[in-house]
Amino acid sequence: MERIAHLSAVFSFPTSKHRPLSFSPFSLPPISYISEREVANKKSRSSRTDSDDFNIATKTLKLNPEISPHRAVSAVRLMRIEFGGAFSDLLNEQCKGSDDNEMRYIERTLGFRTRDLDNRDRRLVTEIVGGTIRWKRYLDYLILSLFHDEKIFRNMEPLLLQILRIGFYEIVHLQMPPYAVVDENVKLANAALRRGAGNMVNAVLRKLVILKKNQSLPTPKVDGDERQKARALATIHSHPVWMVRRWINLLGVEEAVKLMKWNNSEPFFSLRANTVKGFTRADLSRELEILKVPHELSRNLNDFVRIKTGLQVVKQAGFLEKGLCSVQDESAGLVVEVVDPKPGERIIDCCAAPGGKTLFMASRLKGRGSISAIDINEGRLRILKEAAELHAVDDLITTVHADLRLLAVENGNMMAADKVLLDAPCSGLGVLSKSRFTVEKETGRHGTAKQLAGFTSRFSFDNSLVKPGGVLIYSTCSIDPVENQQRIAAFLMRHQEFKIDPVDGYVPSDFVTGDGFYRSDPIKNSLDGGFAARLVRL
Ligand SMILES: C[S@@+](CC[C@H](N)C(=O)[O-])C[C@H]1O[C@@H](n2cnc3c(N)ncnc32)[C@H](O)[C@@H]1O
Repeated sequence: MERIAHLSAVFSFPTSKHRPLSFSPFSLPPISYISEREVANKKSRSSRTDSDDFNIATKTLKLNPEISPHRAVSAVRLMRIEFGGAFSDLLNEQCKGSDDNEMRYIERTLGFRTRDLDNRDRRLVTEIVGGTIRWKRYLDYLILSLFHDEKIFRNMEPLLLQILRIGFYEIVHLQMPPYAVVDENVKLANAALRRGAGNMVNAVLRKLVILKKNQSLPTPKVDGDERQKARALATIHSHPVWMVRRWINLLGVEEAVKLMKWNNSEPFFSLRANTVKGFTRADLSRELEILKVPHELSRNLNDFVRIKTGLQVVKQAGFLEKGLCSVQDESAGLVVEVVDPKPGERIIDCCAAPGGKTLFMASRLKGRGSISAIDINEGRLRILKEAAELHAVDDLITTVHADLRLLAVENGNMMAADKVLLDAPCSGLGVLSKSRFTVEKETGRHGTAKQLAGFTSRFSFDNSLVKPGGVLIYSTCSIDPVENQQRIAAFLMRHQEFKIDPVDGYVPSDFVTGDGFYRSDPIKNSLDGGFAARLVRL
């Protein structure tokens, strides 16, 4: 701890009035100090238009060949995710690592251009952005412990903080040569911010390297009352405190820790072969062998294979682009098994976009039947429509841009369906190994639970969407009973015209709960968490 105290003295920055004239690595500039270049940029920006910005970005910004492009892209992308609400998975999917728009945004933010990303860079961006989001709470704890003064940490410029998080993540979690990591992040801070920022990054990261080498990284002690213990575990395993407390209550400490470890592990991905295009799982497996992507056949679903690494290789080989397969977790595939679509059936998919389950259900209709894919989000619905064309199932799917709650209440012109899938928007507590940052705040989760309550009750008010004898399937990608079993219980209390149809026989017995629901458990089944109930209308 002595070393840390020493650093805290180093990082108690003088005000700009007392700013030293020259900086050594241990005499650092004030964090709020803005370079002349930035001041000039700010002034001229006030009278510039977007298209001016575009021209400046594309024409006048200089190439900086010394900066590693994957770090530059990762830093700005992390900043966008944290402050702009962009989704890391969507950025990866849609921008394939960096499309023109994103690159322009990155260049404008940094004030220079980097060389183009190659495949290795793209893989590194995915790894660094995903890992930094996953480990953010723990990384911030480490950074803060080196600063000591919380105010400096809290007031740090967003880009500087992302550069530090990246450096900390690379040093603590990736097996990369530490001093190369330090140098690269220093260069980035110098170029994107100012020399003093690079000095600070240099000093902090070097300190971290020494602590790591001496195996003396600070770790919070798990002791005190329940709340304090939960706080410590939340930091060590980098999860929100409210979530840790909830899981300890639900599962006990041991299982809660296992769950957090699962969430922090490199996620598995599953691919579903699109048999509609005559591309079978055997074809997919053969192609993966040629590409040298290690994989295994799913034990739970006929069309699925699992891969741990090599998703980028699969993307580059064009299989996704050609609609020959799609990325879909088995836990989502199993929900479709619970729906059990049959040729000729009419299905309503209530919260359909971006359409993973819609496409799989359509493939099961064998060219006969129909699916109305409803979603409130027009952009996501457009993605669904394009994917349906790509997968050659567009003739079976009609997209409906609507708020389900209103549509259900005013359901005048929709025919009652054989099956209705309500894949409700939820906290996503089952899929944290893949998308952590959506649930950082407890308020978001409570909001969701509340929304769900309204959602299912309003929906069920006009139950004519489900024809008598038809089936309503309620599903979530959450493992929280509040969003699952409790919703079903509340629904059945109000709607005695529905009864539970146990999912035995639809999914392997491993996934069937005592109440007859489908539940996938990240620890037990090594899949994303998920839930589904089959409710038959009498
Ligand atoms: C869990 S996601 C659905 C995932 C989708 N079923 C799949 O498998 O790809 C929930 C969806 O519900 C949609 N949604 C949220 N509120 C809605 C509403 N009031 N009416 C219709 N759709 C809604 C969201 O836009 C989101 O696309």
